[in-house]
Amino acid sequence: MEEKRCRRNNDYHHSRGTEVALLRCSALVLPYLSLAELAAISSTCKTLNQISKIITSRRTSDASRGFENIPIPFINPVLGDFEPYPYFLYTRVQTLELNTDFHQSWGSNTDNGPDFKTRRHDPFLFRVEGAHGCECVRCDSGDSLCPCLDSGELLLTRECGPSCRCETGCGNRVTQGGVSVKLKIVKDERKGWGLYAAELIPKGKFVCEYAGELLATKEARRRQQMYDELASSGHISPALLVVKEHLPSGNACMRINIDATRVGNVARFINHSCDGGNISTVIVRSSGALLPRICLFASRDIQENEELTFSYGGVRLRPNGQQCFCGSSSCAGVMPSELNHKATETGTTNFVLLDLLRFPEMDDTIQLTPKRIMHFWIRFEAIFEFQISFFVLLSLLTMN
Ligand SMILES: C[S@@+](CC[C@H](N)C(=O)[O-])C[C@H]1O[C@@H](n2cnc3c(N)ncnc32)[C@H](O)[C@@H]1O
Repeated sequence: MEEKRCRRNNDYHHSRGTEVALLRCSALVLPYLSLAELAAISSTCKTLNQISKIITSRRTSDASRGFENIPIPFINPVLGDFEPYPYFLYTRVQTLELNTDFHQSWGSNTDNGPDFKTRRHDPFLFRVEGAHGCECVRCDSGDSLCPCLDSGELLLTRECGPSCRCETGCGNRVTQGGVSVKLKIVKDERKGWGLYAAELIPKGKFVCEYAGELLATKEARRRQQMYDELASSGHISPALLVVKEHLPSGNACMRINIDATRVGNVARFINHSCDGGNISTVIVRSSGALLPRICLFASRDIQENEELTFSYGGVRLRPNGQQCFCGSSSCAGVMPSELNHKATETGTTNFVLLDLLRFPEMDDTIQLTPKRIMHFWIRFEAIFEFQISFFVLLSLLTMN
């Protein structure tokens, strides 16, 4: 009798010990799983099911997994649709192409924990050695003559950067601190997930950067083609943003490809609106930073619970392209699309194309010295395919 009780006790302690060990291991491993993997593992036993539920609840409460200062929840009001959240890797800033083996913890109890401080929050991927910035201590005071202060031009702005004396709190670095307003990600039956205001956002307020993997044009085109194929079978919601800058002649001169499909921030959820939406896309350059960043500002007052949208581009070369559900009075019925580089192929809406900016101050006839060309070409070549002109290099030179 005594022996039996002892064995039962031993069995109990053994299984309890195994459960505790399983709990400890799974709490470390499960946050690295994708939504599908988590769903699969949660059906194997009660303990894993419970841990998966906790992880899912943490994930739905903050899409940014603690990267942003303000949590951004997922809300799915679509009846009969139980997708709690879409899976992607989070980056608050531009990043180079990430290896497909890269995994990121999401939903652990340390999302905001000790490693939070070591995460890359620096908005500047590359710095220009020896560049001169401002010497101001407070660049944003009314009478400041800070050379980095914005000229006020639409769609182009300048901020202080890594070569300036001022630091993070400077008033001329509004776009460098991540998401600055309360947001939520809400599912719509027809458009999928969308980004919504969770508070009133006044006109002109910075919302967030368009962060994701910075791609060379060749890779961007490869992915565009792949996304087109996957999207036609409804398997993917791509978020590849392409921004082209122009000279006054109308020639495209620089192209920035940011793919937020697999790795991105909340801007990847912004849907298209044919009326231009309520978000302006602005190219921000900073003193001492090599690359410009794409930042999103409120183009008018945005009410709480209103969806944030912008236009994916004006070109519609596929009359029977993907149907648009923006609901605006100027809705064209189909989403924007453009021709791929191979004239026979057509891109779909997966290719957000913003033909954004002109350089009004640039003269197409300005000459660069060979030394300057080399100076920039060496640094840029690996990242961008420059599309025509050396003149833009000069503009970057003078702006930084
Ligand atoms: C950058 S993602 C936006 C977020 C996306 N809705 C999601 O669920 O992840 C772009 C995709 O959203 C969808 N979309 C965006 N705007 C839309 C609109 N006005 N009408 C229909 N679908 C839209 C399209 O499937 C498009 O390829």
